Amino acid sequence: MKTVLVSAVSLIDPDGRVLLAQRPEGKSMAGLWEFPGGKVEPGETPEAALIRELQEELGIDTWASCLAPLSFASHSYEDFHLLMPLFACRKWKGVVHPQEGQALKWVGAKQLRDYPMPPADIPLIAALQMWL
Ligand SMILES: Nc1nc2c([nH]c(=O)n2[C@@H]2O[C@H](COP(=O)(O)OP(=O)(O)OP(=O)(O)O)[C@@H](O)[C@H]2O)c(=O)[nH]1
Ligand SMILES: [Mg+2]
Repeated sequence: MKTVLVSAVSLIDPDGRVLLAQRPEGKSMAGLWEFPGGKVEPGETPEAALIRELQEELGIDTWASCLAPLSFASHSYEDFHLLMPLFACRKWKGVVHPQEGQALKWVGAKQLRDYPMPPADIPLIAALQMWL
């Protein structure tokens, strides 16, 4: 089975809330809440992929030096194996604004379990709650 590398980030605001994005209709796992990010392209570092995805999806700029390793997900879906580093980021430039019509929500640590997430993300919640 193919291992797919996806880079994801937990953006953390000054109140310690985390940004979740809802997967749009028509995509796989539509309606579930996920961390912003996406597939790492050939020749790209996970950090560079995230900087690109944050511009594309949220219209903000950040820097590799502001991305701290938090945890990772390793999960077999039906048709691929997902390997997904999760970074934490508290510093960016610009205002978060959905660029692709996706719903966004700033969520407090205790509320994270109220948002249905992809199965790969479930083990990340405890790690993130400890981190916040
Ligand atoms: N960005 C992101 N992707 C995740 C998370 N959890 C998780 O299983 N994934 C999966 O990782 C894969 C890559 O994400 P992506 O954001 O680049 O994929 P995509 O929207 O282009 O979807 P696509 O596979 O339909 O083209 C997707 O299959 C997505 O469901 C998460 O928390 N954030
Ligand atoms: Mg994406």
